[in-house]
Order: sequence, then structure tokens, then C-alpha cells
Amino acid sequence: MRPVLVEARGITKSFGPRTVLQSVDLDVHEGETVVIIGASGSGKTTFLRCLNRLETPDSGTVRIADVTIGQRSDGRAAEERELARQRRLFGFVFQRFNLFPHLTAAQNVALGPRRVLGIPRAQAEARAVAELTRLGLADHVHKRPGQLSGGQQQRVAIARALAMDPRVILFDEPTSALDPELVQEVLDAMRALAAEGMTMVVVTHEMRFARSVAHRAVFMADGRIAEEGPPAQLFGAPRDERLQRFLRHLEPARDV
Ligand SMILES: Nc1ncnc2c1ncn2[C@@H]1O[C@H](COP(=O)(O)OP(=O)(O)OP(=O)(O)O)[C@@H](O)[C@H]1O
Repeated sequence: MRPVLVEARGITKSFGPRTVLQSVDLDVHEGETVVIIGASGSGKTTFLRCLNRLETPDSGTVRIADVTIGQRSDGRAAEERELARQRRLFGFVFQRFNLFPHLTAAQNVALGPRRVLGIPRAQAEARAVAELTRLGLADHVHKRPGQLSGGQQQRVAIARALAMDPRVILFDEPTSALDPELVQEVLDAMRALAAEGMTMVVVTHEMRFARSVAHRAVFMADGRIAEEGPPAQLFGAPRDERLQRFLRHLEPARDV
């Protein structure tokens, strides 16, 4: 097994009186694709957001590549700039692509490298074109989001995450805002990234992807990891009763 890259320990989060995550532990190994499934409201998105500090957990720690998010190496709290640098170890792909409509695909992807990493414009745009090409969008680099399909826009959003050179990419239901016929091209792009050895944590309901691409599947229920293991085991012989129910109730369209 490859070394652990991300180590989440005891992640707990409440919103008001409602405890949404209850001491969640997860290791993600270098080059691994981990899929998180679970019923609506089970805490999947909140967990993903706690990993890269889009949400601050009430307790628990996230370590990535020897960095404890929010801490300096001497154990004191990281200052804002240091925290921002730490958070960039994670890329994040949202359900909605949130591209700037007035910028081309290449400009959207180059924006972070230019503004955040301080890379000169020509180099940042070259990097953007390389990432867009990697995502199969070489012919679309000069198009604006309005000229692209939803699937193409989501691939631009993935290229934007990759252009920041993250160690891990977190995907939060990356295909659930897409028309059904556009889902596959995004899943295929993610499958190719997994094959290249990108480390990925993916919240999704796409069971075919979970079965065929993920190295490990995690089922969340009521803010905890109820069961985890290789997809064949989790989906083929689920032990947790809630997982059995979840799998039974997935729509046929989800292709279980
Ligand atoms: N910022 C917030 N303020 C208050 N409650 C929140 C907030 N974010 C999430 N919640 C609540 O936390 C619970 C878990 O939400 P979360 O989005 O993590 O679940 P999920 O498993 O990703 O669900 P879904 O599949 O519907 O996206 C839900 O009850 C949700 O309403």
C-alpha cells in the first residue's frame, strides 16, 4: 500500500444544535481514489469541506503530506497566509462550475496560477492550455463558458483545480448538475486522472464510477463512517443495514 497522504482524525462538526459529523477518521493514500457515498444529509459535503477548511471543524485534525492544516510546524496556529498556502494542497471541484463568464477557458484556468501563485501571464496561460489539453479541451481553450456544454465547463473547472498543482483533488458531486448525456465525459476525465495516479476523494452517486474507478468506497450515515472497503466488497456484500437499504433504494438510473 502506498503511503498515507491525507489523514483526518476525529473530525467533528455541528451547526447549532445539530451534530453533522461525529469523530470521522479517514486515511487517503498517495494515488488512491476514494469515493464517499451516503444518503442526503449524512455529512458527506461537510466532511469534504472540513478537509480543506472551507468549514472549520469543531475538533479533529487534518494532516496532508506532513502539514497539519491550521498549524505551523512549531504547533502554533498558522497565520492566514500560511493557512491559505496549506489549503492549496487540496484542489476542490464543486457541483457548480463557477467559471467567470467573461473569461475564456484558458483565462479561467490561468487566473489562480497568476493571481495566487504569482506566475507570469504567459507561463500561467501555457500551464492552463496544458491542463485543458489534458482534459481533452485543446480545441476549446479560447471559448467562453457560455460557448461550452456543461460537461466541458466542468472539465474546465477540473483543469482549473489541476493548474494549482494540488496534492489531492476533492470532488463534491461533480456530475449532479449536468444533463445525463454530459455526465459520462466528466466521469471519463476523472477516470483518466485516477489512472494517472492523481489522489482523489469523490462524493458521488455515480455507482458505476464508484465500482470501476475507486480503490476504496466509504459509506457515511448520520455523520459517521458506517462502512468502508473495496467497492466490490462494500457494494457486493454490504454489512451495515443502512448501506443495504441505501443500495436497494438507489434509482435504477444510477446503475447499481
Ligand atoms: N452551513 C450550514 N449551516 C447549517 N446546517 C448545515 C450547513 N451545512 C450543512 N448543514 C446541514 O448538515 C447536514 C449534512 O449536510 P451535508 O451537505 O454535509 O450532507 P450530504 O451528505 O452532503 O448531503 P447531500 O447528499 O444532500 O449533499 C444537513 O442536515 C445540512 O442541512
